[in-house]
Amino acid sequence: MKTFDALFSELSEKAVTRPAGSGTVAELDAGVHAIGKKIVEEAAEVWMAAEHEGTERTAEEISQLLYHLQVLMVARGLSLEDVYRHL
Ligand SMILES: N=c1c2ncn([C@@H]3O[C@H](COP(=O)(O)OP(=O)(O)OP(=O)(O)O)[C@@H](O)[C@H]3O)c2ncn1[C@@H]1O[C@H](COP(=O)(O)O)[C@@H](O)[C@H]1O
Repeated sequence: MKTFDALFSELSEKAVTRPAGSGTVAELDAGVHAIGKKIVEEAAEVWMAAEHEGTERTAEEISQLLYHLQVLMVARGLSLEDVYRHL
């Protein structure tokens, strides 16, 4: 099962190697403004799922929110440690 750290390593590598067909590369190219909008959209979907759609849908939406947060971290050059030291 993929972990938060493993996904971040994968996304960081894709940002460098830029494989064809990568949604992450496309999102990075779209820029921080577009990624930010995606985060807000996914956060709303997490909220709605938690209130109305059950455990599995909520978990799925949370995974998507975490993904887009990681893309923003990569876009801004943040490391996991930069975030973890605030936890
Ligand atoms: N975990 C994710 C992940 N979660 C969400 N998403 C993307 O985030 C978007 C959210 O989907 P929605 O259900 O909100 O659908 P949507 O709003 O219609 O999506 P769009 O029209 O905006 O694309 C989709 O485009 C998904 O592709 C993800 N894209 C990729 N990953 C993982 O990231 C890694 C790298 O992926 P690639 O860069 O695509 O190779 C792989 O391990 C993937 O499994």
